[in-house]
Amino acid sequence: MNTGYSIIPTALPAWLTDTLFTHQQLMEASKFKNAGVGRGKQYLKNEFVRTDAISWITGETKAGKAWLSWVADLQVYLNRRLFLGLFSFESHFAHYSPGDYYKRHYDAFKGESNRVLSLIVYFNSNWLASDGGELVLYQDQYDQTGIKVVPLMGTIVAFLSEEFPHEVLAANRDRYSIAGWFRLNTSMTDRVDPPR
Ligand SMILES: O=C(O)CCC(=O)C(=O)O
Ligand SMILES: [Fe+2]
Repeated sequence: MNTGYSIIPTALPAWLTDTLFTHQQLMEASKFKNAGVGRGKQYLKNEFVRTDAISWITGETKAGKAWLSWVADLQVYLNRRLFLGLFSFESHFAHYSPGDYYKRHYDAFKGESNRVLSLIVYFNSNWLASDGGELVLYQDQYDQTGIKVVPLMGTIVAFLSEEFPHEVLAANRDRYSIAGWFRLNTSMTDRVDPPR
């Protein structure tokens, strides 16, 4: 990752991809049922910036545990190989309904947050170019072209949170993912976390 980012198709182990995908689908189905009307998910307040619905992963479920355990191994590996000093991790499932988006943003601002590395995985089969919904990763604040990432099942994207502005383009179909962030030790900074 000497470029500061990494995009790896079908990189998440298949069993873990299956476990997480199934879990997210069951969660969506049960929420839909319980909510009756509406999508019954946690909404983010700033609809101007993002419109997806999220659910934080706590590790209370089997799928959540499996994910956090895989991430913990990755964290050890990244710290050994890249000396990133990653200390903790937070993540959520995200569901972008057709038309949902997340406008261009940074996951962290220099000196204002302890989020260092963003990690995203996708759970969408047979994604077509016409489905839209790409992640666009920009090289820096001036880049207007970016690199488009198709949110295909098992693809992993990682990038330095303070370095790469990015956005999620609106899709024509449901788009499922997990987004997470490795953090530095909080005791090293008393800054307020970025808004969720
Ligand atoms: O789902 C994606 O491709 C990116 C999501 C994102 O940028 C975020 O949740 O901060
Ligand atoms: Fe982001």
